[in-house]
Amino acid sequence: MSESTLEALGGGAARPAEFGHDALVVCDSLVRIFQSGSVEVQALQGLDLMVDDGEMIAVVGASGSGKSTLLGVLSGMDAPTAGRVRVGRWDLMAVGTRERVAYRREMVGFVWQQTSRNLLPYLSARQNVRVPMTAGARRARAARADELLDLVGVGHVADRRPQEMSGGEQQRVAIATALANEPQLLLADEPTGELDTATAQDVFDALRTANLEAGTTVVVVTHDPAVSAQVERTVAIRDGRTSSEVLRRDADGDVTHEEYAVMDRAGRVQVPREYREALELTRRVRLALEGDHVSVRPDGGARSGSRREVVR
Ligand SMILES: Nc1ncnc2c1ncn2[C@@H]1O[C@H](COP(=O)(O)OP(=O)(O)OP(=O)(O)O)[C@@H](O)[C@H]1O
Repeated sequence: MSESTLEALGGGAARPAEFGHDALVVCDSLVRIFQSGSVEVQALQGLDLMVDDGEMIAVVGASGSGKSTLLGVLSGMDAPTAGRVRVGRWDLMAVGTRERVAYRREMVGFVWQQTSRNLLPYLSARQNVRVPMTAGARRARAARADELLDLVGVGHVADRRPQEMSGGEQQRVAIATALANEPQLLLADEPTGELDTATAQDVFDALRTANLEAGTTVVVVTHDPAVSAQVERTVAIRDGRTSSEVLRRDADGDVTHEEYAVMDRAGRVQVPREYREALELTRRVRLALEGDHVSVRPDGGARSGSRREVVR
């Protein structure tokens, strides 16, 4: 690496602020190991993630990549094995059982994929939304439940039980229920997984309404590639780590999607397999700082003239 380029860029002058100090959600080198019998499964392998207050992001990834494990940790239902996880003022590595219950009641709302898991079958929609409410007099709670049902577009099913609603209506009632205590963070694990495309869109719109009108930060895990087109940021998880992010930009009516590799705190970036194969990048590569980018070159050999830029 060229010393003069570093000097010209003023490298190393400023001390970086604490990782994610101004974010609502911070996962720092998060590890979750499951032990089943003699087999150890590393579901999260040093995952880094930051979500700003007011953001709505999608989390995508192949089956088994660790998406549900991440939501389990963020919901306070599961405890990580190592690393750091903070949501608002809550340090989820340090909270005791009682604080964890308070965190789940006050800070997060959760929507599951299985419609039947979200609602109590013997209660009406209005009663379901009221169940988790902790504040306010009886009448105020009923009024608030109706407001939330209206917000997500299902005011018309307030007196119906889940079996008298469509799958999409049940999921929207589930979102209203998850918002009952005005959580700052709403987590949804494949909330549209059991629905057809049109109904899925209604549910997605309800999540977006929660984000835009209630100001709730939303993290939604999905297999649906169309969702990426609807959120500003899609985070991809591979093998228990965040591997790439797609940012949606809307400039003068033109919507573009740009994919970025994610760099962890130690400066590690995963070079996509197709790049490694195209340039035969193997164990050792040459790095060089060149003005406004870093180049990665194969270690000598016939292809040393070729160059691939990975970080701008
Ligand atoms: N309670 C558990 N005990 C043992 N292994 C587990 C447990 N929960 C998850 N795993 C394993 O951890 C890995 C990540 O699972 P996880 O459910 O987080 O993936 P996922 O990305 O949500 O998958 P899917 O899209 O299929 O739901 C998998 O290998 C899974 O088998």
